[in-house]
Amino acid sequence: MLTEGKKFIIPHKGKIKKEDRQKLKGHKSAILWFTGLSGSGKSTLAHAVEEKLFEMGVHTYVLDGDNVRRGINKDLGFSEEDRKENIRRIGEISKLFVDAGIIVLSAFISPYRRDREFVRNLVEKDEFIEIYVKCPLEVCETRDVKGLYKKAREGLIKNFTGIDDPYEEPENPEIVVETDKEPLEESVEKIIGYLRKKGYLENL
Ligand SMILES: Nc1ncnc2c1ncn2[C@@H]1O[C@H](COP(=O)(O)OS(=O)(=O)O)[C@@H](OP(=O)(O)O)[C@H]1O
Ligand SMILES: Nc1ncnc2c1ncn2[C@@H]1O[C@H](COP(=O)(O)OP(=O)(O)O)[C@@H](O)[C@H]1O
Repeated sequence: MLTEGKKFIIPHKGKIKKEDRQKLKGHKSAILWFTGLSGSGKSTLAHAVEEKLFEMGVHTYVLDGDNVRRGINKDLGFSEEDRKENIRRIGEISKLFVDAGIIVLSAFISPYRRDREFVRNLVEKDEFIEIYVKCPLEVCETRDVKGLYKKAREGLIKNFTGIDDPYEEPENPEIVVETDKEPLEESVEKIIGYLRKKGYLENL
């Protein structure tokens, strides 16, 4: 059995540690976890923050539906179980990025609180920064970037988050951005400001 084999997996302790990689890069590594409804602005914001960090010399990577759901998670759909497995795998991948010394920006609806908490608990306390990309359903639906809300309303897509599937709002996110109220640049500055204030970028 696959699980039985686990007891014979003995990790090799390499000499180079996460802290060494962070020192080489001149900044800490962490997960910036963007959660929110479809169309709330997760991808737009994650890429805008990445651009800003990149200009500052920070080593970054964006994980989102485009590079995860078409690849490693292409076997998963949108049932509660599949979403849980989607987030679990993304959490584990994000953790590897942190170990590599990178600031990883993970942008997924991640509608269930317990799945987000699972990822939070995979890494050290200050390595998980939850960013609630807050935007009313009506606004997301009006934006309808991919035309999926229309399809969901017509019943062509089932279990669509916000329509006939739940979204559990974060209770204590580190950062909240309100994309229907503030311009993109303001949300970007809020996130960069948080990273500066908390010392993630102190050696740059
Ligand atoms: N049923 C259903 N519910 C929600 N979203 C759906 C669904 N079917 C397809 N899509 C498209 O898939 C994107 C969400 O994928 P995620 O991996 O972020 O979802 S989850 O975290 O596992 O809930 C989401 O992309 P974003 O708009 O970027 O959020 C949608 O375009
Ligand atoms: N302040 C803002 N922040 C982010 N996106 C915004 C903002 N205002 C308007 N938008 C628009 O909202 C849409 C969000 O789409 P997207 O980033 O794909 O959302 P998500 O990844 O959450 O599905 C984009 O068309 C973007 O231009």
